[in-house]
Amino acid sequence: MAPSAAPQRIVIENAAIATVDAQDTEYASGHLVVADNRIESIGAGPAPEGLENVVRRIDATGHLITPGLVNTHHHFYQWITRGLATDHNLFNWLVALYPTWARIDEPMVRAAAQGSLAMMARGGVTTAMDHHYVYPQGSGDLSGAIIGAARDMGVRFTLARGSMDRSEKDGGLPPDFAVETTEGALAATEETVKKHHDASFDAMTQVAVAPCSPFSISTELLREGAALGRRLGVRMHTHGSETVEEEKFCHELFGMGPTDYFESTGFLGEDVWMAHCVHMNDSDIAAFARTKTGVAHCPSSNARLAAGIARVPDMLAAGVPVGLGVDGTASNESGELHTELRNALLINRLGAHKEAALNARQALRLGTYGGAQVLGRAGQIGSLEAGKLADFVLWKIDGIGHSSIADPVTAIVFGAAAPVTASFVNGKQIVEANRLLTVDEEAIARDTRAEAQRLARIAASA
Ligand SMILES: Nc1nc2[nH]c(O)nc2c(=O)[nH]1
Repeated sequence: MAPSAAPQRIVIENAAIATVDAQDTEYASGHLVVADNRIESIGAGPAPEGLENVVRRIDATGHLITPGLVNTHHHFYQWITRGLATDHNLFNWLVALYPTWARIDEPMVRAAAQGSLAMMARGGVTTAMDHHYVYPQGSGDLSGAIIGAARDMGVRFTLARGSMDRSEKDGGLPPDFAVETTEGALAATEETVKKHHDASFDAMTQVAVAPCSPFSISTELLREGAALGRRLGVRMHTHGSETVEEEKFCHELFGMGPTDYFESTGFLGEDVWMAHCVHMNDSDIAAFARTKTGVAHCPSSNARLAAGIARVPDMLAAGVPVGLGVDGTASNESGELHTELRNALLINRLGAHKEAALNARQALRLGTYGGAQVLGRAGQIGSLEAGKLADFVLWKIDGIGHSSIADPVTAIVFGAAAPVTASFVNGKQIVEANRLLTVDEEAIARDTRAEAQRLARIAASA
């Protein structure tokens, strides 16, 4: 949306503000002025006087304004297979669920995308991503359904067009009927980028090239995927170094660990971000720092699947860009990102750095600016600065859950999940009092339940 000749302004005043800019500038009581889809001004005290075309004024007393949360790893389709294989590690969990996932179709994927997006958006996510890697033959336009769901909800979105081509017959983990051919996956990925990727400053939809994981893709798909992403000028994404089993798999098949394997195929770089990165030694972290490869840290999923604790403090110290991920909701049933700020902080304190691992402001940065960095959008979103896109959240901090905590950032990170009074994406409000304004939440709840039941029936009779 190009700024119009006479911009329409929204003026918000009397809020605590955490900008998450490079200096971590905060205001105890400040203003935010939105002009069309951009932040026009932000600062201490009331908004400048004499502003024209003010269409709305918000008194944000009792609120903290932060940048909108940015989710960097998810698998939306898993919304309709939550609560299954609850006591499994990654490989056993995947083997248990692949046969069901291989039966998804377009209506199921649309409903699951709506459920996943709704759960995140009502909790302050303004930019979402979906790593979708299961494309059963004849299942319809799954990418189109996912992108349509994000567009309808009004959330900024990256589709990571995933793929799998290494099945059991080639030494991989997925069953033979769950994968695509290498050529088919590459062609479909290119088509999706050409059809849907928007490279503009205020893009609402972007597409990344995203082969799934070392044990579900061929070396050719990884190498050609990296080449395709660079030829098309889009980002690349995959899973890496998630578990000890994956590490063993890579050593046995490729004679090296996951990070060296990814580097040997061209799948490290400032245009790549990788989910999990739990089992990284010093040299792996140095390789990520040298190449500026990003990390999607998924603390709840890593705990749910007993994968381990990623070395986030070491990554940050080395200069690795790190964002947060919900991960698919078959391995993180809550489906929320705002609670991942707290979980990232707490889980990392169980790691080697203990109480010095992460503080509240670092956790907020992971969920905002860090996420924008790994999605390649730090110039446009992730911090509240004049000229950036108007993606932000008003967290209510004067209620029972937070009012007795003096510091607003501590309140929303250490405290209970804070209520979202309002959430704006691209200058448009999409959430009011924790309710989505753009879609019917009850209809989504009904549809996702019906599609989960339909999938379970189909899988049981297969
Ligand atoms: N946490 C997850 N890890 C994965 N690896 C892989 O190949 N698929 C998955 C997944 O769905 N979740």
